[in-house]
Amino acid sequence: MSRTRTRTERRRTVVANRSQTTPVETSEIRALVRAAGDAVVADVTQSGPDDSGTYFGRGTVAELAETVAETDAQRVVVDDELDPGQHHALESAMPDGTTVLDRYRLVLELFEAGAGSRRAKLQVELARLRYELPRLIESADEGLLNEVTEKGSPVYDVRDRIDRLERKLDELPNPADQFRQRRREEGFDLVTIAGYTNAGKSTLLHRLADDMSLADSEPSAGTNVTDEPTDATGPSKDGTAAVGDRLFETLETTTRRATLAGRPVLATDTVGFVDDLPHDLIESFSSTLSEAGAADVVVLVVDASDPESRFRDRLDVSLEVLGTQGVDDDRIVTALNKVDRLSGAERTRRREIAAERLPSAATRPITVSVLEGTNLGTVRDAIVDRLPTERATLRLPNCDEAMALVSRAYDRTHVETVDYDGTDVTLVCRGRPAVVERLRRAAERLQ
Ligand SMILES: Nc1nc2c(ncn2[C@@H]2O[C@H](COP(=O)(O)OP(=O)(O)OP(=O)(O)O)[C@@H](O)[C@H]2O)c(=O)[nH]1
Ligand SMILES: [Mg+2]
Repeated sequence: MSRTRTRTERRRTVVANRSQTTPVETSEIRALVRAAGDAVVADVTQSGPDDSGTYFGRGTVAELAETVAETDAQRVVVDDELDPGQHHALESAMPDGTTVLDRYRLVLELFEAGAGSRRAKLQVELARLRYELPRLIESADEGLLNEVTEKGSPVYDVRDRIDRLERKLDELPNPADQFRQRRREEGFDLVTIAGYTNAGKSTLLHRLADDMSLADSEPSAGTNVTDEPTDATGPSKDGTAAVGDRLFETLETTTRRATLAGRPVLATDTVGFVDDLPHDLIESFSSTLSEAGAADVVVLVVDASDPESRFRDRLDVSLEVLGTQGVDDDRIVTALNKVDRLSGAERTRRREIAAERLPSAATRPITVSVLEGTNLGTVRDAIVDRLPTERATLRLPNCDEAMALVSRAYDRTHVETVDYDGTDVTLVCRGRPAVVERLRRAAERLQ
């Protein structure tokens, strides 16, 4: 897969971007191209009006073709979504053999390379076909369009494959879902870590998790509930080990066990959001959003070292996207990360910007440096505060069955006190309401 390509084999790629404002930003698209295993050999940018036929103006198209020839590049990646006509016109204007990709197609390629499990592979194929279908219809001539209902026509075949993939995915049990369902019944709270790509989500998960990963304890848990994608042969996916910033390090959701205030928690890392991509693409592949919707608490990680306007936009978009999944602000712990890169004044400024969006004291964002371990205790406390909690006092006869129940309480809740007074045991614990209720009923049965 592309991530394992060695330096010498790297594809040479020119990135191209157009925007109304100057300077034209290419840092993110460069990072995406590098994540796909390519070397960025040049960038060509255009500010100002577009040409709808070729996306760029004529001068830029000529410059792009020249740059490709000079740098001996194999690919051009355009930082936007191209329509089929634009794609064709641009590719035709490039030296022979040059491939033109848009941002959407590049991300699909990244997902294809990262899909480890059978489920993920099917999901990414579905995402690609959904992307291709309208393009196929648009580029089809009339004769072809008349045949869309006929077996054997390209449009019919793609539709048919989409139908079949949707059905297959519906039927395919999701091991991660089943695993989580079981764990929830056993008293685990579910915490999802969400946010833009490169915000520091995986690094945070690593810091919050207990030493043992689920993969170590549950070998049969399924491909999604592991520390690494099953076919990970590339560089370490461990965010803490990464030297520079990388995008889309995490291409499958990963779940680990953590203990917060004595409560067992399952923390799930998710695929990052990225700007200018329909969220359904990422969703169809990674179920990032449904993970967030199903969680008790969502930790939203935002890169506070981004320039002010990007920071503000990303915070807004993240909260909005979570809102569409029914995750209200009071279920979210907002962590403003990478403050080690900021001066005191800049930190204050970021806090002020965030407070405009999240004014209530209960949802106040926390400035953190996951790398340096700053304020992680506050993040843990904030998560625990938001977990559904019930407190119970259980009185048990001092017998063997009662001891088994005490040990179950220790496993599944936070035990505040246990008092033995000869014939009785009194236990005070806090935990998930359903779990506490089950303990209470078990205690009653022992009376
Ligand atoms: N300076 C600084 N860098 C950090 C901090 N936290 C994470 N990073 C770096 O940011 C980069 C991205 O971190 P990840 O944890 O991989 O980010 P992610 O959100 O999981 O990214 P994706 O998986 O791509 O969505 C890595 O190089 C981390 O070392 C921090 O507190 N300060
Ligand atoms: Mg990650």
